[in-house]
Amino acid sequence: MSAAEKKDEAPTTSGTPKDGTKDDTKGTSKDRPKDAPKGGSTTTSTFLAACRGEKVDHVPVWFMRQAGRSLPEYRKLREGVPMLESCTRPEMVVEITMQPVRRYGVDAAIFYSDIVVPLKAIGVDLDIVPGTGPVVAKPIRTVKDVEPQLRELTPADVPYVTESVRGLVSELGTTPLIGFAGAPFTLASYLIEGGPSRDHRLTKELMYRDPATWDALLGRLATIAATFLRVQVKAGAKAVQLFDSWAGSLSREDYVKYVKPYAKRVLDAVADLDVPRIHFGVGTGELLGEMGDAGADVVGVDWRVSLSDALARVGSGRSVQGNLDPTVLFAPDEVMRAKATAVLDAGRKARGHVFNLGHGVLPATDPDALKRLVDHVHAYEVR
Ligand SMILES: Cc1c2[nH]c(c1CCC(=O)O)Cc1[nH]c(c(CCC(=O)O)c1C)Cc1[nH]c(c(CCC(=O)O)c1C)Cc1[nH]c(c(C)c1CCC(=O)O)C2
Repeated sequence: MSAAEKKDEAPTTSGTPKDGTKDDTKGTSKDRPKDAPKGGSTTTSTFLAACRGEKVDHVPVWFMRQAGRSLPEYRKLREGVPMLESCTRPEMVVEITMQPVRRYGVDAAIFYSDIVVPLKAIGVDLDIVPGTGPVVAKPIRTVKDVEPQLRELTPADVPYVTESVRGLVSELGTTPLIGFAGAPFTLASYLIEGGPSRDHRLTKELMYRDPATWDALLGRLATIAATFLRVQVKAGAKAVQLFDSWAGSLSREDYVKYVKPYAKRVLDAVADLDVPRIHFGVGTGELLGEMGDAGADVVGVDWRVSLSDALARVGSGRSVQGNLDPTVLFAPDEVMRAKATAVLDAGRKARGHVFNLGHGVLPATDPDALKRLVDHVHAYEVR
C-alpha cells in the first residue's frame, strides 16, 4: 500500500487523548474561521491527530525544509528567481510546496515562504543572500529605529500569502498545510545583528542594556508574527509552527525573562483559531518545558536531547515533534533505520508524536534517502 493510500485510511480524529487530558483552548471544527475555504477535508489527518494527542494508525512525518535545495525540481524552478521574489509568486509557492508532498507522501505540507517575508512586506530593507541567510541593510539598534522601520503588518500587505495558501489548500486535498512564522527573538536577532550571528552578542547586549527598546521591538515583532500566522490560517492552513530557531542561545533564566513572554503573545494570539500550535527552536533542550508552557500544543525537539528526556521536560499534556539528526540521512541505510526506529520507540510514550528531523533538511541530502525514511516511519507498527 502506498503511503498516500495508507494516509487516507487513518481513523477520524474523534479518539480520546491517551492521557485523558483535555486542552480547553482548543474547540472543535465547528469553531473554524467562517472565512476559511473548505478545500479537501483534513479530518482524517494523522498529523493533526498526533498534534492533538489522538490515536493514530501510523506515526505522521514531515520535514522542516522538505521543500528547497535538496530537490532538483526546486533548483530548476528557482533558476534566476531570487528567494524573496519567489515567495510573492503564488504559482511558484504552490508548486514548490507541493514538490516534497508528491515525492515523499509526507503527512503535512509546510508553506513555502520565509520568516523574513512579513518584514520585507512592511518595507524593511533586507534580502536573503544565498549561502548566508537574511541580511538587513539598516540594523535596529535604538528605540528610534523601531517605529519607522517596523510598522504593523496587515493582511493587505501579503495578498500573495492568502492567494498561495488558498491555492495550496485545494491542491493538497486531505494533506494539511502548516503555516509558520519566525518568533520575536529569532526575528529580532536578524534585525539587530544585521544578518546571521554565532553568538547573538548585539542582540543580547540590547536585551540586557535597553529594556524599553527590547520591549518595543519584541512587542511589535509579536504582533507581526501573529498577523502573519492568522493570515495563513484564515486562508486555510491547518496548523502553525512558530520558529524560535535561535532561542537555544539563551539560558533558561534569560529565556523566561526576556523572550518567553513575547513568544507566548504570538501563540496566545492564534489560540482562538482551533489549529495546533507547534513551537520549535534549535539547541533548546534546557528550554523545552518553557517553550511548551508558552502556549504550544506540540514542542519541536532538536537531536541534541534524546526524545525520552524531551518527553520528561515537555510533560504529558503536549505532543512532541522530532528529532532525528539531519546528518543521519548521510549514514548507511541500516544506521539510518536503526536511529529512526529509536526515535519512534521513544515517541510511543508521548501524548502524540510527529516524526521530523531535529532541524531542516540539509541541501546536500539525497531525496531518495528521505523517501526511504518516510516509508520506514510509515511502516512502523504503532499498536
Ligand atoms: C532561521 C530561518 C530562516 N527561514 C526560516 C527559518 C526558521 C527555520 C530554521 O531554523 O531553519 C524558515 C523557513 N525558510 C524556508 C521555509 C520553507 C518551508 C520548508 O521548510 O520547506 C521555512 C519554514 C524557505 C527557505 N529559506 C531559505 C531557503 C534557501 C533559499 C535558496 O534556495 O537559495 C529556503 C528554501 C533561505 C534562508 N532563510 C533563512 C536562512 C537561515 C536561510 C538559508 C540561507 C542559505 O543557506 O542559503 C532564515
